[in-house]
Amino acid sequence: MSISTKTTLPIIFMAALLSLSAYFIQRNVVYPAFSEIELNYARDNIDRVVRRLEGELDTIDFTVYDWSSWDDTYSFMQDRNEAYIDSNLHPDTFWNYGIQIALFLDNSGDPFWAGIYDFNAEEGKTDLTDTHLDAVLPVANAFSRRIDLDADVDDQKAGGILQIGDLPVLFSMRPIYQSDGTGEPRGYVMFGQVLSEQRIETLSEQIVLDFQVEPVNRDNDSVASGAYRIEAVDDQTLRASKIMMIGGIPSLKTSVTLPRHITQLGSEITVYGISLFVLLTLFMSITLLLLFRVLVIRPVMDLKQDISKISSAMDYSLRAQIRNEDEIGALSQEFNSLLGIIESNNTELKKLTETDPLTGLFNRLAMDKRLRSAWNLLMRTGDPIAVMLIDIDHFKEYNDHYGHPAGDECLKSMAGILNKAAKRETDMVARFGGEEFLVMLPGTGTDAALEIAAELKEAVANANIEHARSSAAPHVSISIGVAAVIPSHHHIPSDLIQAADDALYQAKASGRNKALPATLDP
Ligand SMILES: Nc1nc2c(ncn2[C@@H]2O[C@H](COP(=O)(O)OP(=O)(O)OP(=O)(O)O)[C@@H](O)[C@H]2O)c(=O)[nH]1
Repeated sequence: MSISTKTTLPIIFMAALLSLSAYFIQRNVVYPAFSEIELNYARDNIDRVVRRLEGELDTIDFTVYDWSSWDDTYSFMQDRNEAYIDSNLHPDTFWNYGIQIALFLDNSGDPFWAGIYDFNAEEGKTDLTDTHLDAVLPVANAFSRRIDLDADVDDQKAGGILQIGDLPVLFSMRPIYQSDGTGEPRGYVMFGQVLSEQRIETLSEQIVLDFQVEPVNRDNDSVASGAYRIEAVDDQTLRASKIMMIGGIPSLKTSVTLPRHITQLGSEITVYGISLFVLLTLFMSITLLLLFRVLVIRPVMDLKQDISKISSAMDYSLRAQIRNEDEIGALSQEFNSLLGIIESNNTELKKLTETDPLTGLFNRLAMDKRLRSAWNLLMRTGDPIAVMLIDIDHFKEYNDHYGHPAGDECLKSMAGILNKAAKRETDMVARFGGEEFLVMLPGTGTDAALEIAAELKEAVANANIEHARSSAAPHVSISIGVAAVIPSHHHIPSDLIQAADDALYQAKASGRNKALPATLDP
């Protein structure tokens, strides 16, 4: 498996894992948090409704308290004086208070004075006392009996909801005392406010929240406490309701319909959040993969290509390109250093295989190679090539007389002299055998080669290396066989050497210390 695949798979796996985690976090943490906020929002709103109705009840109770502790009322409950009725118990008075039911009961719970009005009737203010009193009385009686007359005067009250037709009525009642709170109570005063549609609308406007009220249905409603009931109507709306408790009695069901914009927002945030996260993860994964490709894979492949080129060309003078200043650049540099070592080792090795260690001249192997390539080249140009085969005269005697190390020194001196004689760049001097040397002169014919041979002989003589055992000269001397030819398919390079060797043999045989040309058919 390639590095690319090995890294791509984990990155894709991690991206998928991250996306899944984001999905679960959004779904199980973020979205439920929005739902919780929505529930709190619903509870707060329904509480606002209940608080507003409680405030309304407090206002009614305050009015009741005012009237029940008024000395005139106290007197009225004894003498039923008309002046009180004329000046106070007028429909307009109750209209001003926003009260539709006013009921004065005597101590035994019988109606002493009653007024039930419909202020919104089409025909104007309508007195409904005769038709509705019977419906109100039992409730008023029942509540009056709940008032604890032994309690503190301020706490002697009852309140709740009664019904006229379909309409709930919010009411409060208190026993009637003298203004200083002394004396026996003289009956009860009860005021009630009909929670008509108009009234609910007004209250809704005040708290800027539409709400509805309905009597408590003891069969269907949870009436155990002021518990909230919140249910989703659909995706868009939520219905929250709560039973309003008055004096510990479940009295009125209040409800509001709310838009579900919080969970909608949560849902949108969840969708956007997940999408954004998935997109980001995708973008990050692709960026990582691209970066990895650009920073690692491609440079590695480029380096591999360089290495392949160098190894197939077997040219260790080539170098890998340094493309990056990073780890892969360092690796390329290390590889180049290795190539440098291989190259210098190769050069050394080549030198060793082509050089004679004693004289530093080319050896026979190198000479053969160069002679062949010069031969091939000159075959095309038609120029001649000459070789000189050189042998030191009586070298065995020299060795025997002066010793082997002196013989070595003599060979080195000879090599120096021959090197100087080979002036052209294409000339080549090689150690051909023990005390035999070969000089290759491309582009040189027999005459010129013989001139060079004569110069060589003279240079050796001028070196004047003593050789007491030589019969050819008092100093070290050389014999030379010279052969030259224009390379063609009629000969091979070894023919030329053989001809020079024959000429050398002739030189030796005819007294040594001379250069003789060979005869070689063109
Ligand atoms: N010191 C030394 N002597 C060498 C070396 N290589 C060959 N020789 C000697 O060169 C001598 C060659 O002797 P011969 O082949 O008989 O030739 P020669 O004595 O020169 O006689 P002619 O060639 O007939 O004049 C031998 O004694 C070899 O031992 C070398 O590397 N160093």
